[in-house]
Amino acid sequence: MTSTEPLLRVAGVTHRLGPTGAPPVLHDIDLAVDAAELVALAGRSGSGKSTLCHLIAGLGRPTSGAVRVLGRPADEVASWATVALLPQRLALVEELSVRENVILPAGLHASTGPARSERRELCDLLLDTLNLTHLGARLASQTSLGEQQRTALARALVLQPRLAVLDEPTGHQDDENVDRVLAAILLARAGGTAIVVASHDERVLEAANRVVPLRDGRLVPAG
Ligand SMILES: Nc1ncnc2c1ncn2[C@@H]1O[C@H](COP(=O)(O)OP(=O)(O)OP(=O)(O)O)[C@@H](O)[C@H]1O
Repeated sequence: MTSTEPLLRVAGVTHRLGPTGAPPVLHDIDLAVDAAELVALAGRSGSGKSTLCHLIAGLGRPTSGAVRVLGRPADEVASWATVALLPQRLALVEELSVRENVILPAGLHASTGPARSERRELCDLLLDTLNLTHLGARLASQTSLGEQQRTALARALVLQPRLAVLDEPTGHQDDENVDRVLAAILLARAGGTAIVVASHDERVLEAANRVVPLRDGRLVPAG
């Protein structure tokens, strides 16, 4: 990576989903994000926010164009300490407790990210910030959808990733818990994590240092 290369660069990305010949769901997207930025992807349902989140998190490679994180193709970045995702479908391990789910990435990526004691401290801080401490020992499957979403958010942030991609992190939260989710996001940002967040939520958009609007899979030009 050159010194001028941003943490995340999305360059000329066009992406197709579904049957061959279907129109693209993303058209010629360019986006650069630097360390500790908080960038919100805004737009109506179906505008392409989740698809862009998935490509940034490396869940696939764009049909054309490139997504690069730290100068490497995003789909080759295997470590959650580099890029972590909060997906809309939360993908918690139901047989594990809330705390075990949050700390899970630490076991999977033992050699990267913060030291073990720091991870435990950060796990506890995230559980506290997200009002999950009292649920730490409970099976994830025996918690509410909002609690599960906050658990998945803590899991995404526990390794202090260089980049966290958060898809609708307040989608299942009431007002009080929106505050908690924002507090966790700002805590991660203060630790140097860059955040890309897809959201309809005005409070999330207000907290962002940049809002990137999408319409029908295209970036809406500023002004
Ligand atoms: N597997 C798929 N096959 C074909 N088209 C898809 C598929 N998944 C999503 N799409 C289409 O791609 C477009 C973008 O969807 P996407 O989920 O990225 O939008 P979004 O902005 O995240 O929406 P929401 O706010 O409802 O989550 C939509 O038109 C959607 O119907």
